[in-house]
Amino acid sequence: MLRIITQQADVRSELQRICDRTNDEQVLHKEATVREVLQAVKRQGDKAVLHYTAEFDHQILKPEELRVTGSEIDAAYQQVSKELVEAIRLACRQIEVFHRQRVPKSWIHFDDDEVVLGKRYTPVDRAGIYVPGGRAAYPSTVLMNAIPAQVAGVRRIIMVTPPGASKTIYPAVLVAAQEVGLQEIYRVGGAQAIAALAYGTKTIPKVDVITGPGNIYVTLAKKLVYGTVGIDSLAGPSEVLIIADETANPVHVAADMLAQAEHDPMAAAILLTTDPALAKNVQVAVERQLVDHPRRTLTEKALAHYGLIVIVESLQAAAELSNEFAPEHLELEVEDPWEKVLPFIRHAGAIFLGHSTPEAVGDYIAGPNHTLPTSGAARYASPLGVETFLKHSSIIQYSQTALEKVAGAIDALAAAEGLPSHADSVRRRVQKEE
Ligand SMILES: NC(=O)c1ccc[n+]([C@@H]2O[C@H](COP(=O)([O-])OP(=O)(O)OC[C@H]3O[C@@H](n4cnc5c(N)ncnc54)[C@H](O)[C@@H]3O)[C@@H](O)[C@H]2O)c1
Ligand SMILES: N[C@H](CO)Cc1c[nH]c[nH+]1
Ligand SMILES: [Zn+2]
Repeated sequence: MLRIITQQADVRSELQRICDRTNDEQVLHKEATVREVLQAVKRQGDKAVLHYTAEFDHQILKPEELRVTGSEIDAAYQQVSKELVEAIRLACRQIEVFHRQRVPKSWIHFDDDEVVLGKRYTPVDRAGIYVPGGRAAYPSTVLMNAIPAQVAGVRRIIMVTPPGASKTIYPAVLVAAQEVGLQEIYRVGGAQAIAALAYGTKTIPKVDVITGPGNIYVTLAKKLVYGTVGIDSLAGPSEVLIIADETANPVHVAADMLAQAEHDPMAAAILLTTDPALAKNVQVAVERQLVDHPRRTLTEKALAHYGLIVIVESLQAAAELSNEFAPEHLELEVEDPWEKVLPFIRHAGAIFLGHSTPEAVGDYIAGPNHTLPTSGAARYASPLGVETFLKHSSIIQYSQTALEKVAGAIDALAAAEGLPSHADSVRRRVQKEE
């Protein structure tokens, strides 16, 4: 049963425990496994990829089976409904429209002093996108990762996703990939997929940036390869934090908590409410909705470990606790969320306002990205976006006159740093020849 506690001293430590669940001691042995996988793939390439695919995904593949073929993609269309294809197309349009808004643009500034300064944005050459597939199919994640990469202008996008029974990939995932025009898809998941993208193998190309969500193994692997490649953020096991007052519908709040808990046994679902009656009613509604739930065992496990209802003194207190947690998804199920809560929120991956904005609308259709920082990473990280696939170079040009004006300052700074050649490189340009 989902626990209810009242706001008191240990609420903070309990929320901290849930927030830190991907860093706790039990996770350390998983990190050891992930390090081993990364090292093995780095040294042995495809051989290690196939070995760990057999061990963790229970699929025996030959190297030539790693790449998904065009005929498999064609066959996938026969296995999905027309409604799903239409839904994927609608999602594509909405995601593209959102991600085309305010794409970072290069700029150049010409100063009076004949100084030219600017920023020049360029996309990475190759992006690797991870589409999870262990416990659910994620066609929506294909779109959420591929579309911003395409808008950024990435030339080569390599998708990886784990093989399921009989080596197959979920048809919906393949259809989504085809709808956005992805050409290179490999059936590999978990840490071995991240390693292959980070280091490259004979079959799977090395990329410059790896994006996409995943379970604890995927997330730890992304954390460990950061530096060898870029990553989006630590988009690990899902979480939702709901701030609700007496105007919230307990059945809806319960459904939204289950919608995140059903992702993963490490998913988190938290309700902070000012209304004790709502707390009790949500607890009861969760129990009821779990009765016939097809993913009951997994969802109950998540709620037992990382589910919590807290009765808080005020909405402002709820906002403070939420800021400390920095949730992936924050729902404001309150009257007038724009006035009463939003101004106090500082850290959250995505914020859903009002009673008719369930988090699932953001997962699939609204347009903003659903690949979001988890486990407190929203304190410093942002949702996946076009900028994830872009980097910028600074542009600097000085005229002779402009260089002469700053030569003295450079001289002083270089002397302070004990770097004479720095000073010299300027002095030689500005000194008048005798
Ligand atoms: N934060 C976000 O933006 C976001 C978005 C969507 C989904 N998610 C999360 O993505 C995750 C998807 O997880 P999933 O499990 O369904 O798929 P997944 O593809 O992330 O993980 C499956 C892979 O994990 C590896 N694995 C499983 N057990 C292992 C073990 N014991 N040792 C080593 N490797 C092992 C396997 O190789 C397998 O291919 C969920 O946690 C979900 O909450 C997060
Ligand atoms: N809620 C997930 C992010 O934590 C995204 C998702 C995809 N499909 C369903 N949900
Ligand atoms: Zn979801």
